[in-house]
Amino acid sequence: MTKPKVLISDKMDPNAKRIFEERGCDVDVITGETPEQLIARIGEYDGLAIRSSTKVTKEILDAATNLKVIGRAGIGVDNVDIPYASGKGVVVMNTPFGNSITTAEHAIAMMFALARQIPEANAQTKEGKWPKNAFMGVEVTGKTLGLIGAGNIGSIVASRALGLKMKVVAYDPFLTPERAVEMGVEKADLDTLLAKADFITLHTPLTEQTRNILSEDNLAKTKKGVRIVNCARGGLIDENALKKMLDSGHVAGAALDVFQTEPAKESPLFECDNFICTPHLGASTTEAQVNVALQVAEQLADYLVNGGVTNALNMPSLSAEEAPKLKPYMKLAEQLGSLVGQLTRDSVPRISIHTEGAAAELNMKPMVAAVLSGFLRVQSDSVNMVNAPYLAKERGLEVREVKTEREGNYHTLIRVSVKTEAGERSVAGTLFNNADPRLIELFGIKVEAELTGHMMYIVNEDAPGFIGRIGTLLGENGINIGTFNLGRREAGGEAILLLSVDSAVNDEVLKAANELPGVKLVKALTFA
Ligand SMILES: NC(=O)C1=CN([C@@H]2O[C@H](COP(=O)(O)OP(=O)(O)OC[C@H]3O[C@@H](n4cnc5c(N)ncnc54)[C@H](O)[C@@H]3O)[C@@H](O)[C@H]2O)C=CC1
Ligand SMILES: O=C(O)C(=O)COP(=O)(O)O
Repeated sequence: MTKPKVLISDKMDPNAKRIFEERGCDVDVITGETPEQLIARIGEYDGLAIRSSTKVTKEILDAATNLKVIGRAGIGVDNVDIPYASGKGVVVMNTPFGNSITTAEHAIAMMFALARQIPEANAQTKEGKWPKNAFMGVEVTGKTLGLIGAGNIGSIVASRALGLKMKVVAYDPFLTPERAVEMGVEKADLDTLLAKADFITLHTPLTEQTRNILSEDNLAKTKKGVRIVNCARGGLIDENALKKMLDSGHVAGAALDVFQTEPAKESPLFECDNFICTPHLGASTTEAQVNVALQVAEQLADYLVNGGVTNALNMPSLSAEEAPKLKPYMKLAEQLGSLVGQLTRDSVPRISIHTEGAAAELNMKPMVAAVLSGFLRVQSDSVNMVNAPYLAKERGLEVREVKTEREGNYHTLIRVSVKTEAGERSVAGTLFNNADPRLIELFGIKVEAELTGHMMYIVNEDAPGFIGRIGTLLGENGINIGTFNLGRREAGGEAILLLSVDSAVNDEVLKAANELPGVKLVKALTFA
């Protein structure tokens, strides 16, 4: 097997390269390239490991013809076009906890730096001015911290602030009252927070809802003398409005680690005395960088080598332990989806996936994704397990999942049913020896078959002589039969024949088979 190739395109702790190599990947570390250089290079890689500098745009994804997975050594993924990556079938992963303590500590450091004007005092002292009377700070004890975003980082900031004897008011629409009590914070709406806070820190991702959350209007609602810290994302604050508020003195100080445009080599804010900044250093500690480098390399290598999925933002999780167990099930699920897809001509408004027995005890999401991928692949070659659920949604296909933990006739079973104009039709399969996928039922008829390579599906009247005739026809056309699988509703009724053949069956042979006496339908099928 050729080794998966990974590109590390942003500065990353060397542990990432080491782990990739130990896990059987070839790795290149090439940082600081222009988008054009990356576009020229990306086609040869299966995996891409990034931080925040690489912008994974549509153009880069279009050029990434082999790419299977992008791993963000960090949290924010606003530099990756995730919907487009999903459409292309590329998994996007991040490392959601590796740098959260470090970033929370940076926010607290920024808060103290603002409260005591440490950067400016430091600069003037070093200039030999000894400016003892020029700086008067404020205590944080007893002050109110307004937390916008109370997720991983926000809750660490809250716990540190409570330790500093501050009061914490949090605005986060997804924060439950129970969690607020557990965190020891007061849950509030944004206007209340803005009116109460002496310090405000931001800890939300950048989304359409959070963009400009500190807009000119909202900044005007803050308490006079407020100090603002942003270690989350640049687009959360209107920088021009902030500059006006700093100049007027309404905002007593602001500390930004992140900017609307990065790298921020110039900004009107740089002129303000009561403004301090760092160049997106929130995650830059040795500890955090080792954490995220190890995690991203382990996650990407797991996916590329074993199919394990951890911390993916566009695909259900699948642990490296689960992956080998689920692998034959996913193959079966994909084959059943593909069989139904190939045999259904009508439009399908609903597909149901039913697991029974041992299959029902497993993580169902990957099996559902595999069924959808097999089903939709008939419509487009570029469908895979990552983009299939999105495509299904886009096409208005309702997906139902049902589990029955008790065993039926088989110890394990997956059934895929589709709703069509002609009614509900279903196929079912099992695993032999927990490893080999087998079809066991096709549209109500019992038939045992391996779904593999090129196949022919024939519906005919159950009458003597038919098997001989089809065998002769294929033989005369040089088509070798691999396996022969028969099933029928009742003696003399409708019968089905599933043949595996060693080469593709052309239209001429299909037509001739269709014209044989008693034949109702002939279709060529292909399985991966
Ligand atoms: N400066 C730096 O170097 C770093 C910056 N970050 C940034 O910090 C952000 C937060 O990270 P985590 O706390 O780990 O993420 P998280 O996902 O654990 O928390 C985000 C919180 O924001 C809340 N939220 C979402 N929409 C909101 C809205 N409209 N209004 C208020 N709250 C809203 C969510 O409910 C969630 O609780 C990341 O998305 C990233 O952009 C993260 C690491 C380092
Ligand atoms: O993890 C995040 O969201 C960060 O913003 C850290 O960014 P970085 O990896 O330091 O470029």
